[in-house]
Amino acid sequence: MAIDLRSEFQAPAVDAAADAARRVIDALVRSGGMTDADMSAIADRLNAVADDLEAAAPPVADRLVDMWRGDGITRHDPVAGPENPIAPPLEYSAVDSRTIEAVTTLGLPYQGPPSCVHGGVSALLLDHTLGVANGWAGVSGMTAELTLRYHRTTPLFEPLTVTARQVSVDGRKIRTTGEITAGGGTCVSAEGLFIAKHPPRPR
Ligand SMILES: CCCCCCCCCCCCCC(=O)SCCNC(=O)CCNC(=O)[C@H](O)C(C)(C)COP(=O)(O)OP(=O)(O)OC[C@H]1O[C@@H](n2cnc3c(N)ncnc32)[C@H](O)[C@@H]1OP(=O)(O)O
Repeated sequence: MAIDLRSEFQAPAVDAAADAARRVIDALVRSGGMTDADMSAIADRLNAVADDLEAAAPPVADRLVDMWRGDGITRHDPVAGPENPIAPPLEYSAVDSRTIEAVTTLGLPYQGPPSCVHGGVSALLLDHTLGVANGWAGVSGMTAELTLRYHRTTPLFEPLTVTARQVSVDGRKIRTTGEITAGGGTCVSAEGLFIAKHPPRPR
């Protein structure tokens, strides 16, 4: 049975706001200059929303402490964080005690080559997913090396499966592999060396 790896903390209204921001980003990229919408008026409305948010937001130092509460997966990160509109977000489940996976479909904001996922976005998804696999397996660390092989282009608008597995732990050296597949074929594979080290959490 798949084990859901989402954060123990939940904030549905915050997640709904982040989802709305993702819609805005997607619609802006889709519109570009090919729209009849009044983009100056839209910029004013979006800036008004940002004004409201900034007026009510806590100091960054307080928010940093809040971001790092809990021991599990984070809610703010740029890959799986439900409250971060930059994140697709990936929703991980455990495959076994050292392996995790998530299925996601990426749209125009993540485009690199025509109709394909940007290679740097694939690297971001894999770096983070390898890191979460390490956390799930019980020994985690900082990325020291990340080697990627781009086997074929990674399609937009199709379900992608992002998988990672901790392979070995040798002293402080953690080796982890992963891949992005689409339609059963490997698009990108990754090999990571992580070093068991943890920067102090903000307090
Ligand atoms: C349930 C789920 C929970 C999920 C939890 C949340 C997960 C979140 C996931 C987030 C995921 C996001 C992930 C991110 O975004 S992590 C952010 C990106 N990474 C970094 O910023 C890392 C920056 N670098 C460093 O901090 C240090 O250089 C590190 C920590 C890597 C090592 O500096 P440190 O001073 O500590 O180590 P050492 O010098 O004593 O060396 C120790 C050993 O390691 C070997 N070595 C070192 N570097 C390299 C290298 N580059 N290649 C090959 N080997 C290397 C070295 O030779 C030595 O080996 P040996 O001589 O002993 O044989």
